[in-house]
Amino acid sequence: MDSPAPTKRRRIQRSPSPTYKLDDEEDDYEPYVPVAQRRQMKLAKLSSLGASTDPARSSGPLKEQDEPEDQEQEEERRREKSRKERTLLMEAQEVHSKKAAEDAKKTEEQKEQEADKEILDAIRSRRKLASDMELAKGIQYTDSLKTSWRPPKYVRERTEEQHRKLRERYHILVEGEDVPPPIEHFRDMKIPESILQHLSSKRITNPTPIQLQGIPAAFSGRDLIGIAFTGSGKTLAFCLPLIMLALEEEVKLPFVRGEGPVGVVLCPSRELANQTYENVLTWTAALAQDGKSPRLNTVLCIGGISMNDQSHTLSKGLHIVVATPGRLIDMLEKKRFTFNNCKYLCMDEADRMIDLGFEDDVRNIMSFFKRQRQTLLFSATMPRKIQDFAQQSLIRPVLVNVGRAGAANLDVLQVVEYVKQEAKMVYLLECLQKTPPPVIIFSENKNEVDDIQEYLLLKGVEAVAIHGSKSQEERQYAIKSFKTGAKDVMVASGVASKGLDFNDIQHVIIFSMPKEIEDYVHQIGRTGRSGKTGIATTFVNMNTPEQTLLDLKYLLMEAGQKVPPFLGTIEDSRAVQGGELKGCPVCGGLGHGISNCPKLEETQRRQMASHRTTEDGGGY
Ligand SMILES: Nc1ncnc2c1ncn2[C@@H]1O[C@H](COP(=O)(O)OP(=O)(O)OP(=O)(O)O)[C@@H](O)[C@H]1O
Repeated sequence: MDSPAPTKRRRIQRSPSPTYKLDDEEDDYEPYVPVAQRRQMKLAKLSSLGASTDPARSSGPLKEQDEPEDQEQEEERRREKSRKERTLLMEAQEVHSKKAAEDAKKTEEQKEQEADKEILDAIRSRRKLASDMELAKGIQYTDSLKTSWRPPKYVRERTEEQHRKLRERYHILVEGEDVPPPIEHFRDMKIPESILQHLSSKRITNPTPIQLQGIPAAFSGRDLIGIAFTGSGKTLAFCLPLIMLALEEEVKLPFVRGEGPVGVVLCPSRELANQTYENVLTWTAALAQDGKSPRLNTVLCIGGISMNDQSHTLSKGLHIVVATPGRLIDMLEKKRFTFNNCKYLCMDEADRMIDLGFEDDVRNIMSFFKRQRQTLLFSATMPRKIQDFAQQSLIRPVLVNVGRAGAANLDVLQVVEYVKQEAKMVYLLECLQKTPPPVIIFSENKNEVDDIQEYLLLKGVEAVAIHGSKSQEERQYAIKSFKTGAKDVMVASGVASKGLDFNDIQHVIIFSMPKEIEDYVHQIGRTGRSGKTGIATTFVNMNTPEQTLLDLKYLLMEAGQKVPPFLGTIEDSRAVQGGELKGCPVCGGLGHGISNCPKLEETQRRQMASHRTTEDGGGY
C-alpha cells in the first residue's frame, strides 16, 4: 500500500514569551509585544546593563592580568562589586514594584490612555513627509515661499482682535504663526475680474468659510492644512491660488515647450482628478475671457487614459498638472515633463493620500521637486495623527479648521434604519420613493454594487454602477450619464464617495455601512452640498460591528440628529467610566480609542512601529 506523500511538518516552538513562532517562518518576523511585557523586558535590560557597565567589573580582569594585586584588595573589590550589583538589583526591583503599585492604582481608562499614547508616539515618529533627497541632504527650509500678493490696505489695518472676531463669526479655527487675515469678499482677494464674473454666473458670490481664510493664506505663500465639511468649496480654495501663481509666472516670462508645470494637484482617485481638472479648465478659460490674460495649460495625468490625447498640451509650455500618484510618477520617470520649476503641491483628500497606501508615492513625487515648494493639504476628514504628521513636515504651516475634522455636514439629514440583511433589496425600492432623483446608493462590496444595479434595472429604475473593477470607459460613462441626468440612480463603491461633486443629489442611501466612520462622512457628503440640504438613509443590522454603530451614534449626536432607539442602547464603556470622549486620533471616530480602531489593524500597528526612526532611540 502506498504511504501518503510526506507532508512538511510544522513544528511549533514554544518560546518563553506568549508568542509562538513556526519553524519555517521568516526570521525577521517581529511579533507584537504587549506594553506590560515590553516594560518587564526594559527593566530586565536595565538591571543587566547596570551590572555590565560597572567599571569595576569591566576593568577587573584586565588589571588582574597586567598588574597582579594583593588578596586583600581583590577581596575588597569583589565585596564592592557585589554591593553595587545588589543595589542595582534592588533599585530595579523597587522601580518594578513601584510601577506595579502605580499600575494597580490606575483606572482602566488611564491604562488605555497610556497604551494609546505609545501607539501614537510610534506613529508620530514616522519619517517626515519630505522627499528622500531633502532628508538625505538635510535640506530644511525655514521660511514660507514669498509671493507678491498682499491683502487690501483696509484689511491690513485691522487689528488681530478684529480678525479673531471675524473668524469666530464663521466658526473658523486657525493654528500657526502669523496667520494671514480672513477676507470676506472675493473682490478684496484681488482675484481677476473675469474669474469673478464666471463665479458669479455660477452663483458663487461670497466665499465659504474655508475659502475666506484658506485663500488669503495660500495667496500669501503659506503651507496649509485645510479642513472643512464635505461640499464646502475646498476645490476652489486650492485651485485659485495655483491659477494665480501660474498666471503671475506666465506674465513674468511666457512658458515655452518643455517648461513647467508651476504646480500640481494630487488626488486619490481618477474620478476626482478628472473633476478637478475640468474645474481648472473652466476657471482658466474664464480667466482668458478678458482678452488680456494669457491661456494657461493644464494636463490631466491619470491611469486608464492615453496620454497621447494630451500630447498637444504637453507640446506647449505647461502650467498646471492634475494627477493621481501612479500615473504622475510614470510621467515624471519618463521625463514627459519635470518638476524643476514646480513650486506648488496640493493634495486633495490628503488624509487618504498620506495614509498608508500612498505615503511612499507622495515621497517619491516630492523627490522630483528641485526647489522649495508650497504644500497644501485639504480634506473633510483629517484625524489628529495625520494633522500632526503633516504639520511637522510643512513649513510654518497654517491650519484652517471649519468644524471638527471628520464631523458630518450639518445640511444632511441623517436617518439610520435597522434593516435585516435579506430585506434590504426590497426596502431599497421603498426608500427610493423618499425623494425625487438623483440618488446615490453606496455599498462596500463590488459584487453587491452589481447586484443592486441589476435588481434596480429589473425593476425599471434607470441605474448605473461604478466600482474599482469596472473599466475606465465604464466608469466615465457612469459618471457622465449620472451627471447629465440621463440616469436617475448611481450605485457606487467607495470609489465615488470622496470629493465627487454631483449636482443636487437629493438622497444618499448607504446600503452597507462602511467600517470606517470617515468613509460614512464622505459618503453622506455627496448630498447637502454648497448650502443645499439633502437626506442620507443608512441601513444597519446585526452584521454591522458594534464599534461602527458607536461611532455612528456619536456622530449623529454631534450633528444634533435623531438617534434611533437601537443605537441609543449601545453602551460605551468609556462613557460609563466618565471619561472624556475625544475623536480617535487615527480615524477621528468618536466611539473608540486607538487601541481598538478598526483602521489600525494589528499588522499596521507593527508597520507603524517599524517606521520609528533611530533619532528617537529606535523602536521596540
Ligand atoms: N463660495 C461658494 N458659494 C457657493 N457655492 C460654492 C462656493 N464655492 C464652491 N461652491 C460650489 O460648492 C460645490 C462643492 O464644492 P467642492 O466640490 O469644492 O466641495 P469640497 O469641499 O471639495 O467637498 P468634498 O469634501 O466632498 O470634496 C461645488 O459645486 C462648487 O461649485
